[in-house]
Amino acid sequence: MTGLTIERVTKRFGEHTAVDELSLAVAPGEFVALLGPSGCGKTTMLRMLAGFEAVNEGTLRLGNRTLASTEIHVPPEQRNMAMVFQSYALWPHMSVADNVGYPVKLRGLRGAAYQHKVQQALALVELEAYAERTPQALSGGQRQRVALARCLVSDPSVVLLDEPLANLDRHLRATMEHSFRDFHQRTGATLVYVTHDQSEAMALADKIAVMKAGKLVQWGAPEMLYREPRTAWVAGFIGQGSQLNVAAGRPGQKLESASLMHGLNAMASERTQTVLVRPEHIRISLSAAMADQLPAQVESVIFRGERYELSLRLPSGETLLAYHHSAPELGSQVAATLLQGWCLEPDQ
Ligand SMILES: Nc1ncnc2c1ncn2[C@@H]1O[C@H](COP(=O)(O)OP(=O)(O)OP(=O)(O)O)[C@@H](O)[C@H]1O
Repeated sequence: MTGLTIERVTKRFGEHTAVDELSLAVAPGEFVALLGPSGCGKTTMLRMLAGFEAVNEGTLRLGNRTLASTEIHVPPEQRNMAMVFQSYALWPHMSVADNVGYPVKLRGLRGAAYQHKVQQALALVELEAYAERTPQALSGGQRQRVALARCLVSDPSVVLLDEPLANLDRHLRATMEHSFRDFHQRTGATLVYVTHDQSEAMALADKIAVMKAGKLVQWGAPEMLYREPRTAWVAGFIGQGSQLNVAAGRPGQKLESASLMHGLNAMASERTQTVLVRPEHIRISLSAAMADQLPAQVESVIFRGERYELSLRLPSGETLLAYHHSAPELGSQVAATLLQGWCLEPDQ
């Protein structure tokens, strides 16, 4: 297994900078997601890793080997990487087994060695029983697993995945998330996975690179990004929560209940720090607010099965998102206790 190093990589299309001095070190065997809104440069970064695009500046390395720089461009077929596309790109006239075996057949593998490779790849995605079917006779999720098996058959060091679940319905996506995690555990391959879906990235990846306008805004484990988002923008993009102005703390600091509540009660002109409060850190009681609680008016109530999601209006005019086990009446007053908050950097 080999690690992947991206060092100050820039890609321009004419005047437009699609990827802007991006640096990342992906450890061998790590499952990494490139996450960001549409147009932030995720696919362009993936295509540079695959070798379909040249870099304008910076360096890409696989282990000690330089794959791309201003002077070097190793062609895609010599990078020992495989890419899985959103569209699967399977051949409709070939059987599942022939689709999977195609890359190694191209390299001249035949006979028992060929059969063994194909069987092994199909076993990794649990599709041995479907070897003789054509792709049309498979579900969307099964087709995506064929595409995965086809990329694994050539033992790549790195597997690149471009929104591989985008064409699947919600239920199938959830099933496929398990397949991807399984697949990663069984193969130990280094995976780079592009998605604009934060919940998918959180469910799958060991580490997430959050991108905005071609730049890396934060890089870390899903739990870390959720608990300690760096900027207001990352906090808004990952998970749910409310951003409130308080007179306490500084960016990168966690506020405990007492200082958070104190800071929220200060004068508006002093409340200059933006704080993220996650809904699971709010307790709601349906009685009048005590001194250490915030009075709030219920503006909306949504039933989410396991709980109700409340949108509350604070005296400051700010909105607070909270969960509760029962549904308070619309327009009623409740009392909110904020258990903790996380201080954010403003966006540039
Ligand atoms: N071949 C190209 N020529 C010109 N501009 C391009 C080219 N490829 C991408 N771009 C531009 O670069 C920017 C980044 O595109 P990219 O496809 O990498 O974004 P993305 O984050 O993958 O978006 P999406 O989630 O919508 O696929 C966009 O503004 C896009 O229009």
